[in-house]
Amino acid sequence: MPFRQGDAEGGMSELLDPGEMAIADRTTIAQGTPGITLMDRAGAAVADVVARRPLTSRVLVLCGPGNNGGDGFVAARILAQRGFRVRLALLGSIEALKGDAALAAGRWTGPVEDAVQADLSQADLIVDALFGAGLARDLEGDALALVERMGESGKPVIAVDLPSGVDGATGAVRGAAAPAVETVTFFRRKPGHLLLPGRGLCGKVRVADIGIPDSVLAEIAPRTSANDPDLWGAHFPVPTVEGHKYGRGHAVVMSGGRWTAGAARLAARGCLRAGAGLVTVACPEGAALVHAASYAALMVRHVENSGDLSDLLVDHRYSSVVLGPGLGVGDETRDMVEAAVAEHRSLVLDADALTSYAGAPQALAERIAGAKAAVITPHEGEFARLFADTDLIPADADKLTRTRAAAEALKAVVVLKGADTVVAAPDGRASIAENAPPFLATAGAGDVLAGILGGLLAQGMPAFEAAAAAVWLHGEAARQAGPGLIADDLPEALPKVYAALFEALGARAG
Ligand SMILES: NC(=O)C1=CN([C@@H]2O[C@H](COP(=O)(O)OP(=O)(O)OC[C@H]3O[C@@H](n4cnc5c(N)ncnc54)[C@H](OP(=O)(O)O)[C@@H]3O)[C@@H](O)[C@H]2O)[C@@H](O)CC1
Ligand SMILES: [K+]
Repeated sequence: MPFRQGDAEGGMSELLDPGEMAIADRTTIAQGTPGITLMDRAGAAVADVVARRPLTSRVLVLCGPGNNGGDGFVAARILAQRGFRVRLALLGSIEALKGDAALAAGRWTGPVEDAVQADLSQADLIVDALFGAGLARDLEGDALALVERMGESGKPVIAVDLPSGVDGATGAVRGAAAPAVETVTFFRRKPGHLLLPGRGLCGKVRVADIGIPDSVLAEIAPRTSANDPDLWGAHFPVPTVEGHKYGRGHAVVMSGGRWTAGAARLAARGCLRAGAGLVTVACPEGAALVHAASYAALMVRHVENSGDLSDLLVDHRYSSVVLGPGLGVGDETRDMVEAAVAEHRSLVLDADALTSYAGAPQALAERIAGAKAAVITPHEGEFARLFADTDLIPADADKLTRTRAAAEALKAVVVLKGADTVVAAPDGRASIAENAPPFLATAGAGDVLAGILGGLLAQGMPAFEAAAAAVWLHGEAARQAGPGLIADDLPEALPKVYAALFEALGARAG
């Protein structure tokens, strides 16, 4: 069975939630491929992964009551045919199985143990085929106890589609889930493979081709993608020989005073390295020397307050403005947001610019409505403050849903940061990042991200694509810099990331 690595090859970045996957399934069946054929291929893909594991001869397959369990029956049959010592245990009764799962069970000739009683210790490996896309509620009772026992068994687990208990749409753990060493999923990955905590439980995710044609995507029109260059590469402002620095935009980064100027320095450096043609730091007099002495490539302008900022921004060549890092919370910052809005200019609002609108997202939405584009980049704390005491974000919703709701409410692109940063656009498109290393969570990293984004927007990249690209570049720069990184290292790591990206984009275009 051929495998395609979801995050490595072109055209594979779409993510399908269980409802969309059901359409893929139905469409394929309607076009003439029987469901049992899909199940046979799914089970065969699982068997292939198990067969490649070292030191495995005794395999215990735990099957659930639906089609995920059906995949388990197929895998068990194939592994037994290949000479593995296979035991199969079912949660529920064999008589209750329906459809393709019942067909697959009918072809399994070995004994069927009761999963509730099954001894998990007598196995080298466990195949988790309990629940997949059909997980409909939190696990409880026997199902919960079994999944907990599997997690405590210490055995390597291969998960079918998803670790049982992980919600494919949200990555939430519904009751419990056992960590897998590998997860075999079908056709496309699901959001739950990328969103936390699900991602941390999947191990290596393999995407098996089970014969669902890519053409089914036309009907599904997926709106969620993994964040990789496939998503935004076509819009990336790769410099051209004919290019001119004015063609690459002019970004403004607004700085706080001398005691908080570091945040704007980091943003400005990110902005320069991201390729903005020109970068101006606008700062109060007290911070002027800090900025003038920091990077020779920067321009520094004196801006003491929102009135000065308005005066500066009369010049239409300023194509993006980064507001927030180190600015302080309050009226003056809110007025600066107003001063920055213009229909030819894109805004990046971060940190204090967002907290200045705590509990007042509607006021923020009204204020930024006149901008060419606006991107907000909150972390979870800033997000919670911004939407506090409003009912715009569904309570207890997952990260994908919350980010989409925020983008819709603000009519702006929202970057909700974290190890699984989600970027959402008001039209419903969303991306989930998976390349941020743990050591990226460091002081000032967010300021650099805001700057990179300002740099891409200055060059005219559309807001959703620019936001996704900035998040990806930020993660890659962190990987390039390696453990021990400080935020200052991130802009300096960008040239190598760009070199590889431009080569890949060039190769793709060619
Ligand atoms: N789509 C495709 O292209 C292909 C899909 N394939 C495979 O099918 C899988 C999806 O199958 P599926 O839809 O039958 O759902 P599945 O995950 O087996 O669970 C449903 C069962 O679990 C039960 N149940 C649910 N929650 C529960 C809970 N908390 N606690 C206890 N019980 C709970 C639920 O019972 P009910 O809610 O009706 O009470 C029902 O009996 C998919 O992940 C993939 O592996 C492949 O064969 C190849 C092609
Ligand atoms: K499973």
